[in-house]
Formats: sequence, structure tokens, C-alpha cells
Amino acid sequence: MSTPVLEARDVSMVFGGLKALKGVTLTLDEGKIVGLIGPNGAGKTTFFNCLTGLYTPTTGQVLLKGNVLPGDPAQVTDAGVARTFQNIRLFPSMTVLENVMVGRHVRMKQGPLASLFHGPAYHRGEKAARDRSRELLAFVGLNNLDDELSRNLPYGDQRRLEIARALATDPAVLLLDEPTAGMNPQETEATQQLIFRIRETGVSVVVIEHDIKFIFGLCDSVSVLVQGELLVEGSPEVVRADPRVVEAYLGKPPEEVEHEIEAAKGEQA
Ligand SMILES: Nc1ncnc2c1ncn2[C@@H]1O[C@H](COP(=O)(O)OP(=O)(O)OP(=O)(O)O)[C@@H](O)[C@H]1O
Repeated sequence: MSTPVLEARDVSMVFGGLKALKGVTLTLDEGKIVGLIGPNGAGKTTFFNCLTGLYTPTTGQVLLKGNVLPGDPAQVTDAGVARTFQNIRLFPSMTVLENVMVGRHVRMKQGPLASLFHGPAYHRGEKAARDRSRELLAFVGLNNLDDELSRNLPYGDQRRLEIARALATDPAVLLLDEPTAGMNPQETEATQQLIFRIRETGVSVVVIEHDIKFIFGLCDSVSVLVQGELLVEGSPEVVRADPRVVEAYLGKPPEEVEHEIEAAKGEQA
């Protein structure tokens, strides 16, 4: 069996008296998309924060390609894990292109002298970073907006821009925290297609979403967190057929969940 690209082993996180995560294990194999769902307060974002070094898990380990990840967000990015945030975190007064170049600079290997003297190596590096950033903007569907301030973009475009910035760090793993929040159905569909295309480039993905129709249509496997515990994991078919998911899922009345599940089945058929 090949080593998973990302592995969380028995991760727990305690805040004061609150056990936000209780021994959560998750495996992401290369070239896969894993969905993480669960009611508000289930611990999904806390889990992402543990995966990315923002929080140090109280117990447990996070491994990238078999190596324990450092407990520092910058080093985790450097190692190959990139993320977007539930509440968009762009640099609002920077342009669209500059926002992506910030991500790109993580991967630039400029020596200190090159940046000090702004010599030819520095200029070559900057040009390569600009070209790659433009490529990524085109990839996410944001053409001809380089000089626009990011705060002026519509909400859906800001989410896409955050993805481009994350991709600019050349990640092996991309973590997306509610990438379709606030999007209309067309934008949601475009985001699904974008995530498929990201996977095609060799990046493995974990997605947190409340929209189960989106998750079931997108993911190779789905993990359900409830009150900090992993309730069920498996293929979308297995998860949506599990009565515990229908019962406990997302804090919605079962009829509403069943309706959404039926709709998702219809979409997939
Ligand atoms: N830094 C923190 N300090 C204390 N408690 C926290 C902290 N971060 C999260 N929590 C608590 O941990 C629990 C899990 O929160 P978390 O935001 O991870 O849930 P979630 O599943 O992402 O929810 P949502 O779907 O609403 O985003 C909640 O009870 C929350 O209040």
C-alpha cells in the first residue's frame, strides 16, 4: 500500500474544558478529494487548524508523505500544504496579481544578495513569479483582472483568488474551508469543476462544506464529524446510506437531509 499524502492520526484538541476534537483520524491518498462535513461547531475548522500548524494538537500527529509536519504554519506551507479560509483572508488593498505573487514568493529561492541589489537574478525570479501567478489566475478563471484591488472583486471571485494564491505555493495538498459559502448555484458548479481540475494537476484535496449535494458530487470519500468525533467515513454512497448521518447530520431535520440526499442522488444518476 502506498503512503498517504496526508495523514492525521488520532488528533485531539482541547480548549480549556472543551474537547473540540476527540481522536480524529483521516487519510488522504494521492490524487483524491476527501470531504469533511458535520454540524456547526463539530470541529471541522479546528481540525484544519491542527493540520496546518495553526494549532498544536493536544494529542496525535499529522504526517505529510510519512513525515511529521512541523507545528508552524509557514513551515507547513513550505512543506506542501496550502489552505483557504472560511472567512476569506486576502490582502484587500493589494491587487489581484499581487495577492497571488505573495503565495508564489513562498517558493522563490532568491538568495539574500539578489533581493538586496535587485540584480538580474532577482528580476528573472520576479518575472517567473509574475508569469506563474498569471497562469494560475487564468486557471481559476480570473483573467484580465491583474491590477484590480482584491477588495473590489465580487465575493465568488475573491474565493477563486484565494485558491489561486494557495496554488501559487505549489502544494501537494490543498485544504479548502467552505469554498462555496455565499455562492450561487452556477458559481458552486464552477467551483466543483475547478476542484476537479486541481486534482488533475496532481494536487490532493480536503474540502469542508455544509452543502452535502456539492460534497457527494465531488468527493472520493467523505468523513463526518459530530461533536469532535469521527462518526462515519467512506464513499459518498456509504455515508449517505448511513442512518446515523441522516439522524445526526448537520443538525437539520431528517426530512430536509433526506430531501437533499435524494436531490444529490438524482444529480449523480
Ligand atoms: N481558539 C478556540 N478557543 C476555544 N474554543 C474554540 C477555539 N476554536 C474553536 N473552538 C471551539 O471548538 C468547537 C469546534 O469549533 P469549529 O470552529 O472547529 O467547528 P466547525 O465544525 O468548523 O463549525 P462551523 O461549521 O460552524 O464552522 C466549537 O465549540 C468552538 O467554539
